[in-house]
Amino acid sequence: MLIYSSNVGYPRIGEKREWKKALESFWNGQMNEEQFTKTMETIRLDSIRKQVEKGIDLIPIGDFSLYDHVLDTAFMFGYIPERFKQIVNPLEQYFAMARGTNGQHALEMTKWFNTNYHYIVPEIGQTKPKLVENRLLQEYKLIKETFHIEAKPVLLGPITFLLLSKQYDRNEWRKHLAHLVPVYVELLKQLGEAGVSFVQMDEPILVQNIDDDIINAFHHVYNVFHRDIPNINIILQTYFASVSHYREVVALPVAGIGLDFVHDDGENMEVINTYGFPKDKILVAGIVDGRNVWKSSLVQKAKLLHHLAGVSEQLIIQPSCSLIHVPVTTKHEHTLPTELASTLSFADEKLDEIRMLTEHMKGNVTIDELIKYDEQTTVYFSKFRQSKQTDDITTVPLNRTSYSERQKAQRAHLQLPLFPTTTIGSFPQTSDVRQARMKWKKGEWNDNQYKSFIKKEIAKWIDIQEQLRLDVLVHGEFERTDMVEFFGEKLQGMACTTNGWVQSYGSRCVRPPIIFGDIAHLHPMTVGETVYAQSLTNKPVKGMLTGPVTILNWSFVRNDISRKQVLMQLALAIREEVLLLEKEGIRIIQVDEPALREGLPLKKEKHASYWEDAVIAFRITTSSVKKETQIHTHMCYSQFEHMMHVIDELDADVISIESSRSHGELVSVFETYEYEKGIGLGVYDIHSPRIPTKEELSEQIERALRVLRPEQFWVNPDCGLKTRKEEETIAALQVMVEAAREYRERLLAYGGMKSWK
Ligand SMILES: Nc1nc2c(c(=O)[nH]1)N[C@@H](CNc1ccc(C(=O)N[C@@H](CCC(=O)N[C@@H](CCC(=O)N[C@@H](CCC(=O)O)C(=O)O)C(=O)O)C(=O)O)cc1)CN2
Ligand code: MET
Ligand SMILES: [Zn+2]
Repeated sequence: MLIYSSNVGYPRIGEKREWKKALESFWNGQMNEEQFTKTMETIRLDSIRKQVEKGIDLIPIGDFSLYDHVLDTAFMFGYIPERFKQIVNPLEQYFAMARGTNGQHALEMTKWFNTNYHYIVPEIGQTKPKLVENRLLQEYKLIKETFHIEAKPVLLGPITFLLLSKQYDRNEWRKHLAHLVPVYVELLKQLGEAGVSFVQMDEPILVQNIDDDIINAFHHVYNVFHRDIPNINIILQTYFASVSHYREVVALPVAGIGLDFVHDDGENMEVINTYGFPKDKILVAGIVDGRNVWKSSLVQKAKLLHHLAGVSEQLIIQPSCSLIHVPVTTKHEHTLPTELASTLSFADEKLDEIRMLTEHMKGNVTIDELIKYDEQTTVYFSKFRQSKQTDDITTVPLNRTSYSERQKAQRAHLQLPLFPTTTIGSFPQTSDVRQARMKWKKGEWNDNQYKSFIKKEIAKWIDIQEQLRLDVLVHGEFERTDMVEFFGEKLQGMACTTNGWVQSYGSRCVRPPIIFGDIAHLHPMTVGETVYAQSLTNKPVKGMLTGPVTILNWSFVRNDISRKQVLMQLALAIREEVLLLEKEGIRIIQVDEPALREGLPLKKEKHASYWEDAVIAFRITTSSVKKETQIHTHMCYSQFEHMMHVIDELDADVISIESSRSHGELVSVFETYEYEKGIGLGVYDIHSPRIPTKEELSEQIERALRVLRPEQFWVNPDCGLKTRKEEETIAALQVMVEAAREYRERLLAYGGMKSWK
């Protein structure tokens, strides 16, 4: 029996975010290219060394990236959009594509399947791909020289790559594929000649609902690979859900099939039990959860592996997906309660679990040792995992009075002008703000010092907003590190790490909180800052909360009760905060749900029940307020075509959505969907430092007004402004308010709005 341990991908960011710091220093000009390249190589080699020391047999290479692995793939095959062609320095060109420059807009960025990781969307255009540089080959050789090991190159497969790309006619995708396949062959041939034995080809598109055309393409492409590069063992890797078209996929002429046995809802095992697994192939079993942070039950995992060992003679044991979705190591966590800390397993600890399970399967680790490992964890789990299900959601209202009633009441109550202007919530998190927080966390500042600093920031920005003549103001979220982490710190049943960083996009990272026990609202979380801000102005200040679905999707969640149960607990807790804000006189409350779409299951059959739970959770959170109280919600990065009914069912009075980068598409959504409630279509992109011109903004407004009624339309940026600089923010908002006011006046002069008053 063949048994190997393996890894799918390792975090790039370094134990203490050395990677992020190097990138930002390089971009700021504090580090030159040579220093930068050297630092990055050290980080890369350190992570390989760690995996070597942990005794992993198949260590991935090519998973490391200076920004994103999809961008790397595009870059390696020469998919360089025309606008970047005149940049001669490759590194500069690479970062220009990722981040844009003064003159050239960046490539689009979007969510990687159902994760909070964002990839760069390649632009195919008319490019004929070529192998610009075989980075994998260089890396393979370097690793072989340095560590005397045979590493496993990882490549994004051609079919997933093309289907995730844009700017080509989907009807012609097979033509583009035909161009790409020989380039992959060339790359793989070079690897084969250098002695590479295993290559991991990631084709996660195989877990989505795919049509026959795509399945046929898989047959074609992998047959070509088999014919032209017979000496390389290709592992066809899937993750995040069960593989669709199981029988066709396992029949492909590859050496191994990588399946996710954690996030598959048991479906991969089911099809294996029904249809068997081909005798001549390696079963590459993803069994340790690559997307959550709990220690595995090794006994259960071993049981699963023994079962699989009866199905296939050749077994590779690995995490369920790349470990970029979990933090690097638990070893720098010193502030978590011991009981909790003892149940956690981040990337490094997961590799230890993989090694132990592999040794067990080889007969070198006894079941008793696994039992011992599990028993320790169980003891700790028992300290915080009793679920008391005290709250009954059936008594909570899910419906408000009709929208037209609410609309009338809110108009009287709020007295807002036509095209009200507002922002999404956060204002710049300057290094002053972050440093103040650091001083407070380190104990250099006491609570009062920090609180009065935050108050000063709030007052400053209320003043700025008044001067800008915005209509609905916000307090600015200066007290928050992150919109989810902030609530994680305050709710019962959640804990925050000090160093549990995970890459979100580029150099930006988040520390997802850990939901370990029953959630409860302990004390007011946002009332102080919001009420203070409201005390400084007569204009309405919008309360700002993160919604239950987003807290769930952007946290690591306990797995002893269902996600739905956790979701409802969160909904009840945030509902309490909504009611507190209302009681304190806050007239508008925004409940952000930017992760609503991203949490959608990858299989269509599962959409309806996800949407149902999400809508109920949002309604639990927001339906208990008076009709005068205006509920807002916000979403970003979404494709709304197939979810307008959901947005409608949330029943928020006003929704703000990102749209400046995809305006045409959104407008067409509203051409076919009759939406009656308030809506703010983001009029400028907040990811760029560029100040928009009034003409651009007017154009955005005008386009939106072709499909929306003036009295439902709000004017706001695409998303929060926390990553922008102060000057940029003020300048951009000034243009935005002017554009809105101009439109307002024009419309009123035209006399079209009499009925509205
Ligand atoms: N959870 C989540 N997911 C999300 C989003 C989101 O807002 N939250 N938005 C989208 C992604 N957008 C994002 C936008 C910005 C950042 C971001 O700015 N992250 C910061 C970290 C934010 C943070 O928590 N900062 C800490 C500071 C931690 C720190 O770096 N401290 C420094 C010192 C402070 C300094 O001088 O900067 C240190 O320890 O060395 C704080 O505010 O307190 C970063 O990577 O830099 C992340 C995601 C989608 N997914
Ligand atoms: C990722 S959505 C962000 C919403 C939040 N209120 C902010 O402005 O930052
Ligand atoms: Zn947003």
